Amino acid sequence: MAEGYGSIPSTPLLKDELDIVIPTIRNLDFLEMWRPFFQPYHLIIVQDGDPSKTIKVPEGFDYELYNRNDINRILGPKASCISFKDSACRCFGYMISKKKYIFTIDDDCFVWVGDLGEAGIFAGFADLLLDVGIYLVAKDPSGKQINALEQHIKNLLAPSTPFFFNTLYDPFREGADFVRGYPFSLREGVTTAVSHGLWLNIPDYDAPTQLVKPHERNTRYVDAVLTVPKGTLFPMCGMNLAFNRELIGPAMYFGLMGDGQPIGRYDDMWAGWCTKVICDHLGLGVKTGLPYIWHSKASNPFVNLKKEYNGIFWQEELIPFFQSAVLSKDCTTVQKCYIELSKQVREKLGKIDPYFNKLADAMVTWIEAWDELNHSGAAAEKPNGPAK
Ligand SMILES: O=c1ccn([C@@H]2O[C@H](COP(=O)(O)OP(=O)(O)O[C@H]3O[C@@H](CO)[C@H](O)[C@H]3O)[C@@H](O)[C@H]2O)c(=O)[nH]1
Ligand SMILES: [Mn+2]
Repeated sequence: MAEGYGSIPSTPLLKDELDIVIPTIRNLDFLEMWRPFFQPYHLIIVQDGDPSKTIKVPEGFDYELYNRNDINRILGPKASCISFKDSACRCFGYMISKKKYIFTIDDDCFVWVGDLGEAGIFAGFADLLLDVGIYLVAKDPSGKQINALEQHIKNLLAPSTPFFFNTLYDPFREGADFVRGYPFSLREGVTTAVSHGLWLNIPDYDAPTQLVKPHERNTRYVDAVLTVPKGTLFPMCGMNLAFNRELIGPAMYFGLMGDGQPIGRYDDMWAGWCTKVICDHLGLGVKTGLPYIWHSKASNPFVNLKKEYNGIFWQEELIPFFQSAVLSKDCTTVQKCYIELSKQVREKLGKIDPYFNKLADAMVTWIEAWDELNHSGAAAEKPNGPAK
C-alpha cells in the first residue's frame, strides 16, 4: 500500500473540465503513485499495438479506453491519420475528449519525490521503492509539497508574456512580478494555451545524445516557469504536457509516425512546431518549466536511432520552414491556420521526401476528423472501460 503523497487540493482544480490522456502498451500500475492526484479526473487511455491485448487499469479510476479497433470503428477511413505502434496515437485522446483542458503523461513517468542531493543514489532507490509500492511525499528541493497536475493548471490559468521577456521569470507567480522597465502596456499578458512540463532522472534526449551519455541523469530541478517568446520555436515533448483543448486542440496533431512511416519520435516535436507557429499567429502563450515528473525508463537508444535518423537531418530543413512560416490574416481559427500550414507543408516540404505529402494529407484528415467529432456533436461510441 502506498503511503504519503504531495499536497492534494480539497477540491481538485478543473475536476470536470480536464481529461488525462495516456498512450500505452503496458499495464497502468504507474497510476497507483498518481492516485491521489489523478483519481478525481477522467482518464482517456489510448491503447497502442495489439488491440486483443488486455491493459490492466487499477481499480477506482474513471476512464475510457480506446484500442485500434475502437479508433478504426469511430473514425472509419479517417483513422489513417492516427499513428499505430507509436506514442503519437495519444492525439486520438485529444480528439475524442469533450473537455476544455488536456493533460497527457507517459506511463513511465512518476510523481517526483525526495532530495536531489542523493539523486544519483536516489534514482535506483526510487525505482526500488516504486517496485515495492512505497512512495515518499512529493516535495521540491525547498521541501514544499508539489502536485504536478495542479502546477500545469496554474500555468494554463495564468497569462503568458510572449512579447517581452520578464527577467524574473513568471510575473504572475506568488512572490514575483514584472521587473523595472517592463512596459505596462504589455503587463496584461495573453491567454496561455500550452504548459510544457519537464522531467528528472531520464531526460528526453535524442538517440545520438543518449548513446554518448548513457548514464547521464537530469538532477537539476529549476524552480521556474518561462513563456517561450513569440517567434521562437521549442522542442515540445509529449511526456508531461498540458494544454487548453478549446484554444489549441486542433493544432495538437501528433504527426504520422510508427508503423509504415519513415520516422518516429518526432510526433510531439511536429505538434509543438505547428502549435507554436499558430499560437504566435493567434496571440496565445506557451509556457515551459515546472512541473517536473520523474521519468523512470530509458528507451533503447539503438531502436530510437532507427526511428529518429530521418528526423535528425530533415529537422535542419523543417526548423527554417516553421521559422519562416507566415499565416494569412484570414486564418482566424486554429483549423484554418492548420489547413493553411498543411498546404505550405505540401508545397515546401514535399520536395524533401514524399512522406511530407502524406503528412500534409494526414493533417487535413485530422482536421476533418476533429470537426466531425467535435462540431456535429456526434456522441462517440463508448468503447471498453466503465462509462463516464
Ligand atoms: O509503440 C509505442 C511505444 C510507446 N507507447 C507509449 O508511449 C509512451 C512513451 O513511451 P516510452 O516511455 O517507452 O518512450 P520514450 O522514449 O521514453 O518516450 C519519449 O519519446 C516520445 C515518443 O514520441 C515520448 O513522448 C517521450 O516521452 C508510453 O506511455 C508508452 O506506453 C505507445 O503508445 N506505443
Ligand atoms: Mn519514457
